[in-house]
Amino acid sequence: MEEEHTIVRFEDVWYHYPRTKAWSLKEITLSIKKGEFIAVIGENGAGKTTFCKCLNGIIPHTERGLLKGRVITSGLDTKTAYTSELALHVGIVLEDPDTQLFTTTVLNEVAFGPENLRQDPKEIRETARWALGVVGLEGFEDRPPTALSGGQKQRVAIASVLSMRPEIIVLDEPTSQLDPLGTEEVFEVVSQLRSRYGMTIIMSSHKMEEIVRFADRILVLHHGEVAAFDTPEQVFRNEELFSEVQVAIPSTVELAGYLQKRNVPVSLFSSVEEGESEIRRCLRGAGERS
Ligand SMILES: Nc1ncnc2c1ncn2[C@@H]1O[C@H](COP(=O)(O)OP(=O)(O)OP(=O)(O)O)[C@@H](O)[C@H]1O
Repeated sequence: MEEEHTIVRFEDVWYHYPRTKAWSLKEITLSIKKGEFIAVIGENGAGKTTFCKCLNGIIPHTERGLLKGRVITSGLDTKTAYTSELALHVGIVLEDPDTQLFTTTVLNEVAFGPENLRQDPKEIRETARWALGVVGLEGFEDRPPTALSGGQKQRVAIASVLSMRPEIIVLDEPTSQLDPLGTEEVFEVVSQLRSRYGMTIIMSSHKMEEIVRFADRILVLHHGEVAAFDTPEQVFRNEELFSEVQVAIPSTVELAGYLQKRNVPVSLFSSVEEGESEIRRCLRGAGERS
């Protein structure tokens, strides 16, 4: 049954880049279910980008190091499938939107992928407009991508990937160059792809406050190995893990943990608003008991 819903499977995956001997990924075995929002976290050099590159075949087809084990995405073995075939199932959005945008208008940008697949022009335009609508950029069709804000550019990059209608979207630190508003825009859009369109999202990020709000499960990488792979509640409960992997715990989560230790029956809250209503609920409970 579990097998039926699995969309990504790593089977004892090890990888090292060419001309190095150190493994950047070690012993990775895990499954991701269709429709999950997975956040990938870890300190600098933990292996997040390398993990992302394994999902659409950049590793081993473009980065030709040594890949041991198997990565299966949408039923395709990334070692044997063509990258063009993988691109139909897995779309990837990178850290810097400027490296991904290269045409003169937003519409051309989003239509570029399907045009390369030689789809019917009318269908391409419809899909491109749909994708722009999904990321909240209808009306931006004729604008040059260079004139957009960082958050808007990253949404165009997401729409370009969406226009290929993939089942899995991989985002490698897509908000690291964005201000808080741009970060919020990207997380909101990505979260809707999951909730409204059932897409599987795999996103590496250092933005803990957002991750804890949006992710279903968090994959913690440490020196290329899986240090934890669980719900935010379980992962952030493990203080020992966080002192080892040197990743900051969001302040809202820290506060929830602090209250829990003092026997205040709050559940993990991931935003200030959630925290406020949790604390109000506890205060009401305490009032009713006294
Ligand atoms: N092209 C490369 N050639 C050789 N080694 C590499 C290459 N790219 C990454 N590495 C090494 O692989 C390991 C994992 O790097 P990776 O970029 O996947 O980490 P990361 O978690 O994404 O880090 P960051 O948060 O800094 O982006 C690091 O030790 C890094 O030095």
